[in-house]
Amino acid sequence: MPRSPEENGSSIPDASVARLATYLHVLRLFSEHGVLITSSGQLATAAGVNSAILRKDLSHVGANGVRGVGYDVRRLTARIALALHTEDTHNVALAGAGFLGRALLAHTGLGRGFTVVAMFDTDPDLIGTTFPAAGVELTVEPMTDLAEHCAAKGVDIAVVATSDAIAQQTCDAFVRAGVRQILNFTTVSLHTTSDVHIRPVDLALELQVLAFNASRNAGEELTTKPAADSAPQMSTAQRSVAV
Ligand SMILES: NC(=O)c1ccc[n+]([C@@H]2O[C@H](COP(=O)([O-])OP(=O)(O)OC[C@H]3O[C@@H](n4cnc5c(N)ncnc54)[C@H](O)[C@@H]3O)[C@@H](O)[C@H]2O)c1
Repeated sequence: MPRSPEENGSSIPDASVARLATYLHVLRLFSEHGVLITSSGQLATAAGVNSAILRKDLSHVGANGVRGVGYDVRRLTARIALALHTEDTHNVALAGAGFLGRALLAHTGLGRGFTVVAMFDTDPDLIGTTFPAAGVELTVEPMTDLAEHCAAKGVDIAVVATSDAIAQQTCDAFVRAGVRQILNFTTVSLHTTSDVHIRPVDLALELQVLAFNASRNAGEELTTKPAADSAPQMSTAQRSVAV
């Protein structure tokens, strides 16, 4: 039976998709702990977002809680899983078998429907080496065989964890091989055709956001703490000017 746009997930903004994946993770933890019903406030707090954003995100999957009661954890889990297509399995290819590539291989998709089925590198010392991946041994293949392996193994998502110098070239190889979803760990801004979806991941950027929050909070504490010489506290209006 054809799915509605809500069930299909085709109309959900990217930012909501990322948060919905977090709600799904939290809901599964709730279930494991025997929680049957949750309020939007509880779910929002556990997911680290505010309730208004959570309700807006859940509206994209057609989930409406019962006022004063909350959400049925099992039904909400099923609804989000359907919209995010988590019942589908995805075959992932990883380019770059260096430090990061190997760490990703060990952790990608654990129980979430993703399987790394191919790994590529150009280093002759790495090609032919095997690494454990979800209970199987995965052999590092040469980049020259990328298209062949991607086709044979039905790869639909690629991860670029090569050195920056060859990131674009690696991305192009995946696109030529028919892959349309690419997760980019390099610092290079990858360019490709509009039908290819690229998501950059940058830990340093995330740390910068946290560092900014830390300095801002420290600044707020300084401006809101009463001075030792018992000077009068600033009013909210004064404080907002001072910050
Ligand atoms: N996004 C982040 O937060 C984050 C964090 C750490 C590292 N990185 C980036 O991830 C990348 C990998 O980091 P690393 O520490 O694993 O480096 P690394 O040097 O250990 O590994 C890079 C690997 O890429 C391989 N390689 C080179 N050319 C290739 C090609 N044409 N095809 C396939 N593989 C090729 C190298 O042989 C090497 O094995 C770097 O670009 C680094 O800047 C990003």
